[in-house]
Amino acid sequence: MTTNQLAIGYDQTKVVTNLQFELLEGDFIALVGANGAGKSTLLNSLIGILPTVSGELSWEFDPHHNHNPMTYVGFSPQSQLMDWYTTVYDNVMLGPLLAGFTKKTAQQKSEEALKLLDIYQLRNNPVDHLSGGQQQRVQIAREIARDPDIYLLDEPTTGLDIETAESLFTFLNQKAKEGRIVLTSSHDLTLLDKYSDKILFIDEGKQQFFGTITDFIADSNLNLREKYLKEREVK
Ligand SMILES: Nc1ncnc2c1ncn2[C@@H]1O[C@H](COP(=O)(O)OP(=O)(O)OP(=O)(O)O)[C@@H](O)[C@H]1O
Repeated sequence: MTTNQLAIGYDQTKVVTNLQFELLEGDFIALVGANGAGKSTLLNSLIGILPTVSGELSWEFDPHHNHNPMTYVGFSPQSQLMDWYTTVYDNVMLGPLLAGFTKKTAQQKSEEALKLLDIYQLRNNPVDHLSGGQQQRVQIAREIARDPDIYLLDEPTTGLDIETAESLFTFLNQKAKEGRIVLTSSHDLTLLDKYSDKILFIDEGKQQFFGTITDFIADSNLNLREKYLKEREVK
């Protein structure tokens, strides 16, 4: 996926301009910015929920890839989108079933995802009886069970305990190493610093940086958190 002078927002109100970045196989990109910077707006625009305002956004898929297009992208928005009248297990199964996997494969992928997010023991519970953090896990598990090529995750670690957040990011890091693409927003810079390799930093209505985390912090000895705070002060 590439963007060229992309601007995103609502109707004609631009929230972020100057977006110039790409998503390549193997990328694990941290989407970073303060509250209200436009991270959710960007993810919603990339997936097509929101129309873009101006500039270019283009996706390129391997034409020889014979997957159902539903498998390409696993998207977990910030607010929970789920089938409220069924169980944890049925919600997670929806991901791989809609992606076109057979029932047997879908069951296997769902069980793996339920275990990764540590909610296997809750599989028979109705989702509307769960806490917000548990619902967040169900939603991420559903997208992981879909086995997508691209993971677009909006604040996936909100509501997760540190152990589950570490397991999730270790898993995503491994997927990126296998050639998948991960773009995730989070306010947990320590976790992003540890697992992601590129940063897309948006602030003050603009893309401020896109590149490797190593390059981002190169001109100082500051860690990602310090460097991010320093950049914000300068603006
Ligand atoms: N539906 C909407 N209509 C108009 N403006 C909106 C809408 N949703 C969000 N905004 C505005 O767009 C801007 C970016 O919001 P967005 O939710 O993308 O930020 P964010 O970086 O994801 O923030 P956070 O870290 O708090 O989740 C904010 O100024 C917000 O008020």
